Amino acid sequence: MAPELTDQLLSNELTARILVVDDEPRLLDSLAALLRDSGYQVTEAHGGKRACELADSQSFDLALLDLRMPDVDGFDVMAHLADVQPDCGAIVVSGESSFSAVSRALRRGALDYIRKPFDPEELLATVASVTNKQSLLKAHEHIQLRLEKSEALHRYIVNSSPDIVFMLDDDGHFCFVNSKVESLLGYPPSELCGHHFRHILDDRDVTRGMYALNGPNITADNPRTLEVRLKTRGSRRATRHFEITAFPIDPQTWPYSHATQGGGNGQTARYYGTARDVTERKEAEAFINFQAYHDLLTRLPNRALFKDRLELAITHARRSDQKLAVMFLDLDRFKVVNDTLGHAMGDRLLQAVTHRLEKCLRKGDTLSRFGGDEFTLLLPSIHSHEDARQIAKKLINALRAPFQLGDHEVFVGVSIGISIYPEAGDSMDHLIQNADIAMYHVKARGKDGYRFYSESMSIDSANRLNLERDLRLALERDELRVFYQPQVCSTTNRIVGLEALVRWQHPERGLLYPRDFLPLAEETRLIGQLSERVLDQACQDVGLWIRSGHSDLRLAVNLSPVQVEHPKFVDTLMQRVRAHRFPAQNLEIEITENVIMNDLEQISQKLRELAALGVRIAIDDFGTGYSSLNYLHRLPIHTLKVDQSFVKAIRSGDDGACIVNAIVAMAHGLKLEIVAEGVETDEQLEYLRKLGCHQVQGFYYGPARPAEHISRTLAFPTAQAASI
Ligand SMILES: Nc1nc2c(ncn2[C@@H]2O[C@@H]3COP(=O)(O)O[C@H]4[C@@H](O)[C@H](n5cnc6c(=O)[nH]c(N)nc65)O[C@@H]4COP(=O)(O)O[C@H]3[C@H]2O)c(=O)[nH]1
Repeated sequence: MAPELTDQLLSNELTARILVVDDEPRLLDSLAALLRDSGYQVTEAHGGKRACELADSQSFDLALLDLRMPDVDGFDVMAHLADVQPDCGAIVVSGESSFSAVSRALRRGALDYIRKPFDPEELLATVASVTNKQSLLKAHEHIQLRLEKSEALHRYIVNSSPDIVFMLDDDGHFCFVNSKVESLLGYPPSELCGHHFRHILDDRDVTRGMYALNGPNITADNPRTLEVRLKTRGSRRATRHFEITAFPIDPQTWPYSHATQGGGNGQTARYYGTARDVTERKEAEAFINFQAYHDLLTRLPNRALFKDRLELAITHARRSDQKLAVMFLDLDRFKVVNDTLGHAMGDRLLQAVTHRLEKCLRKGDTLSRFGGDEFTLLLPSIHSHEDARQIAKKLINALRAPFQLGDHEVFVGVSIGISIYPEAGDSMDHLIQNADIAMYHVKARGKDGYRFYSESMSIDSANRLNLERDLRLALERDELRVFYQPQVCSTTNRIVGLEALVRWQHPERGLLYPRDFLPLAEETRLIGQLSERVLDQACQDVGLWIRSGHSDLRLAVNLSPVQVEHPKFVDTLMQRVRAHRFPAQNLEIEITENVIMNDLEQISQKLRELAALGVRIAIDDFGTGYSSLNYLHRLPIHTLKVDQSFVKAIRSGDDGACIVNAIVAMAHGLKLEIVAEGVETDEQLEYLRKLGCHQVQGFYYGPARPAEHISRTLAFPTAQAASI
């Protein structure tokens, strides 16, 4: 027995409070004296009634009772004590020795029976034995209570832990699991005990989970920590993320591992641990991660993720000697929608555009929102330019149908610049930058189309700044020149028109061509001033020739989309024409189909105004852009200019030649004039002549030349091949 328990028992024995009850005063006194002398605390009750009164007001450990008493007898006192002090034991000290009296007393709860006259030693021995037994019982009850409390406390702590607490046997079967498992995953602990922990592991994490437990080096100092998904049961039917920490159970420090309580399956527990629900943290992490690499409006990868994927794709393409394409997409007319219908509509439009673009792509392609209305597209491992061309056409077509935004039907287009690895650059930045440059060239040529990057498009940023400064200076110092390329009637060899083409006489770099500076002029909006200069000069030069006898001579001028889209375009153009007293009917403006389609409504109104004033309208590069036969008969168009590429195809005899046939036939049908551009050979000229295309322009008759040269040529009635 534990030493503290013995001490407690001893003190209990010595200080036991005893109630002595007898109706005979002499006997009462001697009994009380005997017990007091032995160290007990004694209270005397003369008769049963007094004993009951004392029992109501004081506590006793033991009562020594006479049975036969006149008023209230010993049995009644015992009954009363059982009511008011159930822990108080009773020993009967009585002259009554019949079997029935003794057995009745014992049945009523008496712990022992001493017959009068008693032997003092025997009495003291009986009292000592009973009080000792009582103390033992009390101590036992006390310990039992403490154990129950302690067990309840630990159970409470384990069950109210925010984490799942578990024990597993050697094979991974649950020996114990706290009730948290039910609130978090929906399994009652009793159902899990005996089952393998794999039972609640998400299928995707089974291998990892199994290895973690069976893997080496799991010790108390080096617990196993891993994150896994656990299956939930019941209404939630989902997986949740848990961080599990498992320790081995050391039999030295916890020898009861074979007897796990509270749902244990009787197996020896070998591991214990906790599983913490980290789903919210995981979801927050996933969201932050998503946000860091995606655009929240369209849910597309953002610039950072795009660059990351492109970097990887370049490495892969380099290793496997393959091509890849980067496209830079910029929406046309998005700004108009955003400014007129508001940002909410603008956002909806971007989402709808994303949806349509995504439908054109394959699984490995990456479409990203680069910012604003700009998107980038990565096509890894393409075989040829043709693959990229097909996709670009598909994307352009996908956006062609109108978008329904509430009550509004809006049209947007897309300008696409394409750079192909490795030709257009072998680094991520170069490929993106060059696709951007190519896209800009599409914009400058009237938007809504695609172009592949070529080296001639590129001007590095230092050069760009210099060039921009030089271009401003060029305007101040009057370095721009207007050259004229004749448009000749192939049957009479007469010059019927002159196309004004700008040149820049750069003080250091010599004569520059439009491709070297026009995109920059468009970008910096210097194009407005530049065009004014060209128009002024051309009206002056050609006006002079008209007045000097070439009254039918036509002046063809190119207009940039920036000019045409300007609200005051018609007024500005006509002011300059009038300022030079240039006859409006001798002026032909050249615009591309894409410029018209950008804003069919507005542009056709402007063209109608100009046509009403006598100005002629030509469609430049016909057949290369957004050909919609529908607009041709609705607009005041006078001339179609067949693009050089189709004329070139005459020589090679490929499909382009058929296109020339079709365009010429169509122009005749619509009663439009037709000018073929880029005629260089006899063969082309002959072919066109036979087709009935009589107006031609090209190196066959000569390139664009300065005004002085044209003046001399005009002095001759007819132009000679290559002599202009
Ligand atoms: N290979 C070949 N090329 C030929 C032949 N015949 C003419 N060309 C070239 O083809 C281009 C025809 O002009 P465009 O298609 O309107 O294309 C023009 C036009 O869109 C634009 N441009 C030129 N001047 C102006 C201007 O003053 N204002 C605006 N907005 N654009 C202009 O720049 C473009 C390029 O002009 P240029 O370099 O002068 O190039 C000119 C001309 O020099 C030929 O037989 N073979």
